[in-house]
Amino acid sequence: MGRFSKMHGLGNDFVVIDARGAPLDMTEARARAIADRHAGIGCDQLIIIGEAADADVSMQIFNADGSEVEACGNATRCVPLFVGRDVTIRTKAGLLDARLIDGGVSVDMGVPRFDWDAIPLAYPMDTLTMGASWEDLPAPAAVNVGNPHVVFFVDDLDSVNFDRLGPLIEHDPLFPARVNVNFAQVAGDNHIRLIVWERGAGLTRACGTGACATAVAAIRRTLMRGPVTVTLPGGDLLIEWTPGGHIQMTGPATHVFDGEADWSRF
Ligand SMILES: N[C@@H](CCC[C@H](N)C(=O)O)C(=O)O
Repeated sequence: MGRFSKMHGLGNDFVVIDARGAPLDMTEARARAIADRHAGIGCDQLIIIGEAADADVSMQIFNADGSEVEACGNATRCVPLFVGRDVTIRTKAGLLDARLIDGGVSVDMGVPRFDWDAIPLAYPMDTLTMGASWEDLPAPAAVNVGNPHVVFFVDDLDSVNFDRLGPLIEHDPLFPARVNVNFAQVAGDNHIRLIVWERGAGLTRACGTGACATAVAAIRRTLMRGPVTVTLPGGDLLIEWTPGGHIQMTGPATHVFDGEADWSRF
């Protein structure tokens, strides 16, 4: 039997497994089975905490469709809560620093990348105002914050058909690694409303890396100066960034319950 914790960041939920001292061989099929909300435990992302040579812990991230990915902002905020102290975390996207603060967790999410091949895109293109469109959505920005994001700034978020446009854009051949799709509306000074269609997970209650990518895109487009409050369906995140610098993400993390499961059944 293996132990796990159910956790979430603003309703973006995780099964978190402690594999320190007992490495777990995770396959795409097994991750998908654990994440299944009907036949498994159910989550948006499966998180495996392991040992690291150059950090306090390592973090592996699997989307609900079983794909292993580089970054997850909301899960990163859960790690210090899971471990019980401030931690450095080795991820596929780099080394992250997560600190417990009053009422939540603050994470240095590293430096965003904007080169077309770092997103990655299939061919060269300006990533601040992309020369690409899908139906009546305005030209998006593309940002890599460890994982790939495309950001649309729309006038009326409530009129967007997320269920149709999200998967269409996620799987567009312009994005060879697929993409997380952010639909954003400027809601006031340094305030954005955001809905995210996540690569490999679909619509979620919140996406931490999506909030980072969207705030960075808004600042690059001089729509605001920041710090930026990003309001997602699950609640608010505070994103701080100045051009050339690291992104700081601050928000809540929640432990729901601990459980046990027989991983060989999945
Ligand atoms: N929920 C996450 C992002 C998880 C990974 C993403 N779906 C991807 O495929 O890159 C977050 O809070 O950042």
